Amino acid sequence: MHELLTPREMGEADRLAIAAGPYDGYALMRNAGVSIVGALLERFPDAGRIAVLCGPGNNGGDGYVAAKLLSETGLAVACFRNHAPRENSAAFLAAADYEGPVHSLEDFAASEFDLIIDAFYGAGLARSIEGIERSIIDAVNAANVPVVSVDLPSGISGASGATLGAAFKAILTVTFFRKKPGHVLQPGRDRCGEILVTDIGIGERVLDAIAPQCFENTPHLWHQAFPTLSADIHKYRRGHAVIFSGGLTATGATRLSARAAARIGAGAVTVLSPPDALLVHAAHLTSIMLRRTEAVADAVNFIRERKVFSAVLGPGFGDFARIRELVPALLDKCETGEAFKGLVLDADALTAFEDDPDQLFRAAGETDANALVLTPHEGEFHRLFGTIGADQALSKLEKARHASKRANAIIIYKGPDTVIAAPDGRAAINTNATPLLATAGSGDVLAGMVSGMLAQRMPTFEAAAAAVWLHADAAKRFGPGLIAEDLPEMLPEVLADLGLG
Ligand SMILES: NC(=O)C1=CN([C@@H]2O[C@H](COP(=O)(O)OP(=O)(O)OC[C@H]3O[C@@H](n4cnc5c(N)ncnc54)[C@H](O)[C@@H]3O)[C@@H](O)[C@H]2O)[C@@H](O)CC1
Ligand SMILES: Nc1ncnc2c1ncn2[C@@H]1O[C@H](COP(=O)(O)OP(=O)(O)O)[C@@H](O)[C@H]1O
Ligand SMILES: [K+]
Repeated sequence: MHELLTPREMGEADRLAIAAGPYDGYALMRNAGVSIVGALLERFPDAGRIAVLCGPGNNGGDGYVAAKLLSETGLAVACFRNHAPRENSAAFLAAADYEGPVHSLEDFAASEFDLIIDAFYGAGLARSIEGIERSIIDAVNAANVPVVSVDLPSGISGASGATLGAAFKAILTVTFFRKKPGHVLQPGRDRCGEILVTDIGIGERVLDAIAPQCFENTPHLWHQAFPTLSADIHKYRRGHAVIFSGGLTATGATRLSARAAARIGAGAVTVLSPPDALLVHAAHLTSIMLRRTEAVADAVNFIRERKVFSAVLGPGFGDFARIRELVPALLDKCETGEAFKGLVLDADALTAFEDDPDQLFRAAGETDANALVLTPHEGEFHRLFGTIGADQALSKLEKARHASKRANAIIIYKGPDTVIAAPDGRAAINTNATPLLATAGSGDVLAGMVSGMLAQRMPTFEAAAAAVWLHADAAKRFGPGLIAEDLPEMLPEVLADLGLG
């Protein structure tokens, strides 16, 4: 159930299901109507007066089916519309079968109803909502009458989650077969309220032909790929990660990453520190090892000699010139058949390439696409991928995908709706985050978690997706008062509950 279907793919699912039988388009619509009414009666048993706002397409068709069923239960239902459905369409049949009152949109007043069913537009929304429909959406949102949206809150793009003109703020959204990206990307997600995915008779087998490439980030996506421990494992075979430290005044970020890498299961973690920061680290680190490194060659040699498999570079690092030297040297090691295979660049390691991102992309272009993970937040994304970031026509999902191809790297485009994208086209959208994560250092923890999983040989896309989900779960479990230090300490509980590690 974690596949996300674009509106185009959903249309394809619809066509394939109808071709396979036994349901035709109107039968699927009736099933959709039944699922809407079932959900609605369960949640709003006291709603006496219900308005159904019907658009011209099949979304409106679902609305007529729901109106018919509700009126059959004796409830006071009225449909409002300005455009009748196209003749001979499934929606046309649904409108004909509904025998209750149909009014013009001009006669609609939100205050006269206990509940509103929004069936203006769903997957077929193709342009900005204007005119009377827009005025109604604004008035309903202001009136605070509960809205149940059919498929998607009208005005939300199913492909991108963007608001086109105006969008309902629903209390419940009933969608069919699978969620769409618009249900999980912001602002769409906030507009949906509770999301109920219902079975309307479309068989799972249609997915074989559609082969969706975008997923909601749930443990199903990466559970199987999570590292397991054999009885005879030893710490270096389990996985050795290094975290590059910056100078004296910014060492905390390094330790947050290191602690997270260790807690997620790396067998050994070493902080590579410049001389001036050694004493500070030495005073704080216990199980995590510490190594003095000065020249780029020191780090590269250590990585080779001590069978290091992954590294985090960037948090609290500060020295941009050194980063620009280190990154090509480290990526080169990813390619030379040595153990090292995973470089995570965060924070300063992203900003260091702000003036010449192509320098990073050239180095990454020569390595395996699974060797590099970039973890930009909004600001860092714009610094590295200016043109892609500024393209208003692209959704966050598309931006992450373009960036991933551009950089030949796995991208974790962070935020409330973090998108993880791989150059092969796979993408995952995260939905379990909490605003509690907006606390200094939480990104450093995330970078450390990714490297800790890479150290254990977890495939890169799955490691990135798992880190994002587990990080958010840790934050939610801790709850209010969370600071970044708490995140690694919650991981044992998170892992144990999933049976991982
Ligand atoms: N795909 C499926 O498997 C199923 C889909 N169903 C319903 O069908 C819906 C999709 O139906 P449609 O493809 O007919 O799409 P919609 O009903 O969402 O809208 C299509 C119509 O709206 C017009 N339109 C789009 N944006 C507009 C705007 N901003 N202002 C004015 N007019 C606009 C289009 O020209 C078209 O006439 C889904 O959202 C769902 O509710 C259900 O009936 C069950 C099965
Ligand atoms: N409002 C929010 N809702 C959910 N997650 C958030 C929110 N704000 C930030 N986060 C998450 O918190 C982390 C912050 O990372 P980052 O901005 O790099 O912080 P820092 O540099 O302080 O470590 C990311 O994983 C991001 O997705
Ligand atoms: K709708």
